[in-house]
Amino acid sequence: AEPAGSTSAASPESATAKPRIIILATGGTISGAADARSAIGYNSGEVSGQQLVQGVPGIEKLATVKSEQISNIGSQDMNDKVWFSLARRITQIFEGNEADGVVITHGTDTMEETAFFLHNVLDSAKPVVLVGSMRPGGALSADGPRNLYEAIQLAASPQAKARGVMVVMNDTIHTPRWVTKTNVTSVQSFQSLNASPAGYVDPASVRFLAPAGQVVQAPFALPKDDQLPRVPIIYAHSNMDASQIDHAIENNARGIVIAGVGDGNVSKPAMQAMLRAVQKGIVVIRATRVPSGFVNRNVEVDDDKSGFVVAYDLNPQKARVLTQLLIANGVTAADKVQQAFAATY
Ligand SMILES: NC(=O)C[C@H](N)C(=O)O
Repeated sequence: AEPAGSTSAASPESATAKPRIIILATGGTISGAADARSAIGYNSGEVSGQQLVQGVPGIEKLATVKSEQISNIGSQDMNDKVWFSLARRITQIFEGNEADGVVITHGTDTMEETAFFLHNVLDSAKPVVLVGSMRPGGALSADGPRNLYEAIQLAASPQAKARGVMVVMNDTIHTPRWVTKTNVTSVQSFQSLNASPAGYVDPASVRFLAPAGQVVQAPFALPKDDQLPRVPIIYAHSNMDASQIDHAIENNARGIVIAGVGDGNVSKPAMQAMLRAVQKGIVVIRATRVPSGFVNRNVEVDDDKSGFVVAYDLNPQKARVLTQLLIANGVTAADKVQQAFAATY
């Protein structure tokens, strides 16, 4: 394990070889361009990864950077196809020693889900850094150029080894399990809820708050058919009826994640529908719509008797990804699924 602490940015003048970084561009606001519909209107995914790099002076001093376009979409359109392309290409890059680190430019709306998926399927000591922006390129105080600079600096840093997948936004380094988007527009939107961030980065330094070597990587194989099972998220609310859960049962859901109220609770009719789902062999996860804290077993609900699983600290969108990977790898028994949710890697 390497110690936590500060180091300065890569200094290519003195180094024999600069770190090699490959950017895998997927789109998002960081690749957005203004649209005349309003003063803040824009469309995601209009600028290529190559153009992004060209727009940030000084990047060439940090690393030798190549860019590949995987997709060019707003991350509201992120999908399994792009996820599998990313996972396979990153594995190929590291197995073939094509680069020392990978940076993924990505929209912020679903960045935490992509980060969490990759964290669960990649297996390399080399860093993979996801980065995006809250404001598009042409905006006043655009945050993309600095975020991209810092992501490359982090991916090129020797300190980033054995830390797996990370997210960099607004000078802060986050791990996939804890990071979430907390604000619709603020540049300080991304936070590690229930935990401290992994560290900080600025154009002069990288500083981790804990030693490397604690990351457990790749507990899951990538499903061979490039498909993840259907696992909808159902959002609980007052006066909730059973219709959405019954609809999921009738439409071949393999798992259901409930974004419950409070401690993962639902109304009585919804609870009856959840029991019907368990009887049909569907994996039922109780998560919460509350942003922080964790759902515990057997509090207001008898999970042991009902065959439910609780998501603990995983928010509904990440609980969905974990449930999909478990089912795709043949793990559907409630006790085994619960064990996987209890792990905090
Ligand atoms: N800030 C952003 O990147 C938002 C955008 N809708 C996206 O996720 O692609």
